[in-house]
Amino acid sequence: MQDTSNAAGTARKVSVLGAGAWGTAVAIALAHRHEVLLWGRDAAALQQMAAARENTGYLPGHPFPPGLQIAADFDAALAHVAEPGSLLIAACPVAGLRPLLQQLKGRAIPNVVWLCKGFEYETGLLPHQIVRAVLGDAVPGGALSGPSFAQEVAKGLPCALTIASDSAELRARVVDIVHGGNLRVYSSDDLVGVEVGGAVKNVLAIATGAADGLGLGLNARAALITRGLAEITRLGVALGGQTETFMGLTGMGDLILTCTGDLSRNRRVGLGLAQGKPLDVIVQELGHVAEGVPCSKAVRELAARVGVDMPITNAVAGVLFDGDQPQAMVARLLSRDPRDE
Ligand SMILES: NC(=O)C1=CN([C@@H]2O[C@H](COP(=O)(O)OP(=O)(O)OC[C@H]3O[C@@H](n4cnc5c(N)ncnc54)[C@H](O)[C@@H]3O)[C@@H](O)[C@H]2O)C=CC1
Ligand SMILES: O=C(CO)COP(=O)(O)O
Repeated sequence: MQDTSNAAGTARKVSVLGAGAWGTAVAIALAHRHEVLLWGRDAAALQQMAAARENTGYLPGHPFPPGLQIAADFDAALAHVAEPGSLLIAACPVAGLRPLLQQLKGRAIPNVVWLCKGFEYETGLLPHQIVRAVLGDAVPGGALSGPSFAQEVAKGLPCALTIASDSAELRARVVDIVHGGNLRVYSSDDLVGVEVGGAVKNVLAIATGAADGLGLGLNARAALITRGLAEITRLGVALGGQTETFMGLTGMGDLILTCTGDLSRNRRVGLGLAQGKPLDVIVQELGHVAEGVPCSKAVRELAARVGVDMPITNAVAGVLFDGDQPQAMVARLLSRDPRDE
């Protein structure tokens, strides 16, 4: 039976903006302890969810607990979190973050915690930089990240996350509300490190899925994950992240999960590439976002600008965007000059 206590033991009001797999799973998990409203951009899908008490489109098989209600509209979702002590969660993909924040601009919101993992495709910005660009510094914000497949969280299985924020008050608020039951929440002030880990692991999961799909073996998988972590760390440190963050939940933890777990959409993109499927077919069959796809290109460009060597990311972007064959990606990586580890 699920433990329904939380850190403070007090039921709070939470609104989740974004009704894909992850927003729905987080809403379900929190609704065992809090009053949760879930809003999404697709009105017809919301109506269907309210009737079925389940998100059959993005997270089938996980009925809503009584504490989870569907927001009648966007204003209702914001009004729900008007009182102090509430929490507003943005659960859209990176591509939807800027438009969602623009809808929030000028509105009375207590805070904003985002769940997306990636760099913005057009600008190469991290989510916290997008938040600052749109909302400024007035609204306390943070990234909630870590190894967390939606289906497992919706089932109530144990999961550990990290809230990264410059604001100690916001970190404490998120721990107060989210930590409890089978969810553990750790805190960090390293927004850059946490966001870079969450973004680049998706690219590495595509590479690992492709290697596994090509039958390259477990040795190759371990090498990709380990050298991938080195790649993530190099970029993250160059952008101002702290080395130890990449050894934690949002770095190594999420990298291992996503590279090895078949629930990962990014890993499944790699498996599809190895089968010779075109990217558009893979994405259509997936029916969900695979953030590593746009992120590979954004990271390739950013890494080139800041002078960081990212061979695995470059190889993935080459396959996804330049028509390189996955086998050629492997050959190119293996033919690199030997170097010190
Ligand atoms: N599914 C998971 O297990 C986890 C996902 N995440 C991250 O959470 C974010 C959302 O992922 P999911 O909910 O799983 O994706 P999903 O593909 O299941 O759902 C995406 C949702 O966002 C909406 N959407 C799609 N493109 C959009 C756009 N351009 N603008 C606004 N809305 C858009 C869709 O209508 C849908 O409601 C991603 O950044 C993902 O990396 C993080 C941790 C776990
Ligand atoms: O971020 C995730 C798990 O932590 C989900 O990964 P995928 O988007 O690859 O499914």
